[in-house]
Amino acid sequence: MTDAARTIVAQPLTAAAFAPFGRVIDTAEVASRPMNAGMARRFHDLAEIEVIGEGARVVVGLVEAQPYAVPLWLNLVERHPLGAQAFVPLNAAPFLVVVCPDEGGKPGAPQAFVTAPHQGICYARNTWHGVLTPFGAAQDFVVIDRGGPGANLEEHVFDEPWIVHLPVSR
Ligand SMILES: NC(=O)N[C@@H](O)C(=O)O
Ligand code: NI
Repeated sequence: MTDAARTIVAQPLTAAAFAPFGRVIDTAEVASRPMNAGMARRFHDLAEIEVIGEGARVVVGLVEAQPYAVPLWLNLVERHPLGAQAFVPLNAAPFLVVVCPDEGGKPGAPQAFVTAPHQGICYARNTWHGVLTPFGAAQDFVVIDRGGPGANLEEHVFDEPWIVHLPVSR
């Protein structure tokens, strides 16, 4: 198969397009509700961190991520069978999100998205995804996912890489 057949173009991230794979973490997705006597407003239940298995915990971490070159050569995707995984950027910049449907236990063709500068994402448990992929500059994130014992990482290396381009209009 030629490179052309393995080339995809990332699309702007939308909740609808991402719905089969997880949730978009964005204040635009839910109505806010007042809290602290109106001194703050909360955008509630933007995503759920499902965790399963003995001793499973939901944990919060911080990530300092280096940028990847674009177009991205996607050789590997992974999934977490025991828990969901959310990434929320601490600085307003887009990042690349790549997900794949599951086809009999293996990833199908990737779908790539570019987030809006403030958006985060939550991969549903056991969803094939590329690793966290900032581009253009280093980027810091909050990560919320599963802690605890058990094998929570499954990786798949593609026979041929996929080449992921940013949308032309960027
Ligand atoms: N390993 C880790 O915490 N991150 C990956 O799961 C990822 O999705 O980037
Ligand atoms: Ni992951």
